[in-house]
Amino acid sequence: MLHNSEAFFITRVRFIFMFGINKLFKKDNSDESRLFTLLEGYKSGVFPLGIEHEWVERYADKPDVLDITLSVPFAVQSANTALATYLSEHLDKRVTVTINVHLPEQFKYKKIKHIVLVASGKGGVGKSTTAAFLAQALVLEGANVGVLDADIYGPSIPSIFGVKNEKPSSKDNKTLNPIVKDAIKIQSIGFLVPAENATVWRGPMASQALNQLLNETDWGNLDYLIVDMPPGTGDIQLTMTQKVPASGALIVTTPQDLALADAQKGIAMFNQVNLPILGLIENMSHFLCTHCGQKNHIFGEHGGAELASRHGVPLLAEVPLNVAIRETSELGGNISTLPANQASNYTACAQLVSSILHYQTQATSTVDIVITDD
Ligand SMILES: Nc1ncnc2c1ncn2[C@@H]1O[C@H](COP(=O)(O)OP(=O)(O)OP(=O)(O)O)[C@@H](O)[C@H]1O
Repeated sequence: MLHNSEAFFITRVRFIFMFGINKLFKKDNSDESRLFTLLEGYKSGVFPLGIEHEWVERYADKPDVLDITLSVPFAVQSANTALATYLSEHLDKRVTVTINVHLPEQFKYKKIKHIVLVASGKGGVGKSTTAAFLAQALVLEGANVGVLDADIYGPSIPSIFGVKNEKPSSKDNKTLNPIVKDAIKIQSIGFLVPAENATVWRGPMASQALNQLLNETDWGNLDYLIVDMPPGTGDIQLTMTQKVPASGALIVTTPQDLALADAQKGIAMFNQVNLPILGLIENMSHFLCTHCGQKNHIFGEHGGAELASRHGVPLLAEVPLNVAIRETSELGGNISTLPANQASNYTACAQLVSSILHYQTQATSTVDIVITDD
């Protein structure tokens, strides 16, 4: 039997519980669920499925600003600004977004999470420049990156990074320390063998050299290892592709018919060995007139887009023919010094490659549950 005062207390607690606490949390809950709904609804090329709940590391809803910190499993650090603007417009409040990048601890090879081959059917289309700038963009997007220059016909990575006079050292006479520039670990056939020796190599020698460089370099932990492949689609490239546990390949082409025809052979080569093609990059796509700003399609128009759609691969970027790109690549510079409208091509490409690899890995690591009769 309860005393009046006890009964009153319980009723009061019940009342507070039913109305008070609910009311207390109602605003927070609805604010939180609105925020999560907005995040989930934020779709873009790099976030095809929106921002997942588990990526939200923390958020603080202060009177004047909403601060959100995300932990995203692919390299998209600079996607924060666009996301903050979107949220701010929908919530009618100032929003800041910080994106931390943490790829899952799934390794494709030793402590390397993804190996990406950069290939071209034809020589001189800007494959090495694209590989180097993509690596730099991935670093700026929050990833740990290495570059392996396997282009035996013209190892230009040391020169593009401005480290061509460096020689890799070894601490134990078994492994080589990569050269580090702009936080990128670099290894090149050009550091070790004079160019005139390497170009006469045949298939097995070339692929063995690639294997050795891959195996015997102390890469440490890497999110992405970008491999600059020799141009072409012959036996050498095929053997190399088969020897490397790559996650996918990128094909660089110019819009010229000849380059496109060779790029098509590259697509066929990777299809033959079942290596996913992450996308096509059309380099020297057009020239923007510095006087009138008009786009001139010097090498032809729509070639990359048509090739991509014919083979069902994404066209990741249309990089213009540009003096700053040439100078940066020839003088050993970094894309952070490029004009913003040029650097953005590589940023977009890096984000897309990283996102595609994430969703590709998720799709392939899904376990199929098969229900059988027995
Ligand atoms: N978008 C661009 N705009 C201007 N110049 C470029 C562009 N891309 C590459 N280049 C220049 O084109 C030349 C060839 O580039 P790169 O060495 O990257 O080509 P490649 O395809 O790797 O050549 P190779 O077949 O010899 O390996 C370099 O001088 C480079 O600076």
